[in-house]
Amino acid sequence: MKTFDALFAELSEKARTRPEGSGTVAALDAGVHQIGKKVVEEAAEVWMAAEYQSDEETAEEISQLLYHLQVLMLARGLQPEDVYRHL
Ligand SMILES: N=c1c2ncn([C@@H]3O[C@H](COP(=O)(O)OP(=O)(O)OP(=O)(O)O)[C@@H](O)[C@H]3O)c2ncn1[C@@H]1O[C@H](COP(=O)(O)O)[C@@H](O)[C@H]1O
Repeated sequence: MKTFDALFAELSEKARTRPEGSGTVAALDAGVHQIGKKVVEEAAEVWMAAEYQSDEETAEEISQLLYHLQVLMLARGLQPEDVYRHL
């Protein structure tokens, strides 16, 4: 099972090596504005799932929000520790 830190390490490697077909690379190339819109969209989907859908669907939407937040972190050059220190 993948953890937050394991996904972040994987995405960091994708950003570094820029493999063909990577959605992460495409998102990073699209920039902070587009990534931010995706974060907002996924956050709304989390909200809707939590109100009207199953636990499984809600968990899946949360995973997608975490993914897009990590892409935003990469776009801004932030490490997990930069976030953790505020928790
Ligand atoms: N965990 C994720 C992940 N979660 C969400 N997403 C993206 O978020 C989208 C989900 O959003 P929606 O449900 O709104 O689907 P959608 O509206 O059809 O999406 P779009 O049309 O906006 O792309 C997916 O299509 C993916 O593009 C993810 N993309 C990648 N990962 C993981 O990230 C890693 C690297 O992925 P690549 O960079 O693509 O190789 C891999 O381990 C992947 O499993």
